[in-house]
Amino acid sequence: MEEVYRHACEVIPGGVSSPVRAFGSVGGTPVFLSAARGPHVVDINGREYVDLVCSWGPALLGHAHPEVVAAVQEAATRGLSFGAPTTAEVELADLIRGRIPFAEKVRFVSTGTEATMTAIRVARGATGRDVIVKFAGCYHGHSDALLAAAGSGVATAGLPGSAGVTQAAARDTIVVEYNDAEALKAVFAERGSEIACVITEAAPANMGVVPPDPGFNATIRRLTLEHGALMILDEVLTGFRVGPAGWWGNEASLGEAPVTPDLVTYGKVVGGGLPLAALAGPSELMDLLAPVGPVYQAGTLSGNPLATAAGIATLRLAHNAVYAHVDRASRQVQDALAAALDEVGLPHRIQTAGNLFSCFFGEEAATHGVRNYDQAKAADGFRYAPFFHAMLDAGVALPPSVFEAWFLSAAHDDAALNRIAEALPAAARAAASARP
Ligand SMILES: Cc1ncc(COP(=O)(O)O)c(C=O)c1O
Ligand SMILES: NCC(=O)CCC(=O)O
Repeated sequence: MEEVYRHACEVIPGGVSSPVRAFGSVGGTPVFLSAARGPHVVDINGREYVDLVCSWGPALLGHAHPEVVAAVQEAATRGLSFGAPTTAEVELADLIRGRIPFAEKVRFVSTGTEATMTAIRVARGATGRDVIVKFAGCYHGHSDALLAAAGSGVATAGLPGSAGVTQAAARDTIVVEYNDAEALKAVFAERGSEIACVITEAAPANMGVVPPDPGFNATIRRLTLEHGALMILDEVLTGFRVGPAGWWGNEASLGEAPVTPDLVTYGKVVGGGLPLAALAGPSELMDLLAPVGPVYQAGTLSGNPLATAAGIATLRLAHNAVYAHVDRASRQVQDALAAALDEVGLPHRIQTAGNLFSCFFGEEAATHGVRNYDQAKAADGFRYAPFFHAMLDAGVALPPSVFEAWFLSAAHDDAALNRIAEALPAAARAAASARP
């Protein structure tokens, strides 16, 4: 593995196509994979791991679900890319609309980054305003406007933002502490007439999992409406993963009225493992997009036929029973994790957003929980590296960062869950004996 990695680093910066794949915060050599099936990934030496990354979300059904693979193979026999509209795009848009009633129109792009970037352009086009508001620790992809105080790999690397973002772009982005309704009110009181939109992760999972306080999304909705700004709900991670209608749908089942945003973004699960993402919303806003309206967005591979085939097959297979299984599997792993950490007396807090969860170590997190990015960074993150490597040694692949969520799938069966449970006690001991 070291040799392959060394060569990779000679020809690819850091040896990786995305920084979150590097083992920057956990140390060691990234594992190069050659295959993935069901709950497992297989490395280039043929070693199999139970996978809790699930391609960072898409693999809701497990890796390489036979029916999804068959749909992609069938589509491939008819051509890889047309650069022309297809009925499959219409079918996928209808499937999304069937789950998300306010998604009257859907525009397909290739990445979550493009979906949020375009949603912001629509918000600016709709309001004629420049300023956007995002929350510290939320990650919305890597477009310039959204890299300030971003979660995910930016958080893992401990960066405030990214070099190469112009001062003008940074100036137009206001960052507010997550779950801080008063701070958001203050920003609107001061600059409300300049604000085009507030973008928020429906339930943040890129600073570890930090769910919204009850009513926080509703506060965003109320303030944006009062000030003529748009609310963009980023469900790239949560959409079609935490429930059939994403976090938006789950809030209803949590006993809260779902907060309906102006625009919503999807990615990951909606493309079933191929590059596909979407933005959606009421026709009035979506028709601002070219060719109907003045807001430009395009893409050689937007709505690619292989990706739409994977998305259609995935959404058709993602029945309630799939979500019930993933929820159950997630709870089982959380319980085993808590038991292993309790056994070694390590204070911790497991936080959830539906079936997504992550674990914060330390007394402060255990006692008070983690409600924002500052608190996430203040937790005992140094315990994660030895924990991660103990799990990897035992054949369980976790995300290589304490700031990422753990992902289960419908393919995580008892055998896979047992392997995770068996690996946890040694990992908990490693975490307990870690020193900062
Ligand atoms: C909430 C959220 N939004 C946007 C993105 C960006 O998506 P992509 O990596 O497909 O560009 C991600 C993850 O990467 C995400 O978790
Ligand atoms: N939760 C963060 C991601 O999913 C990002 C994946 C990537 O950029 O490779």
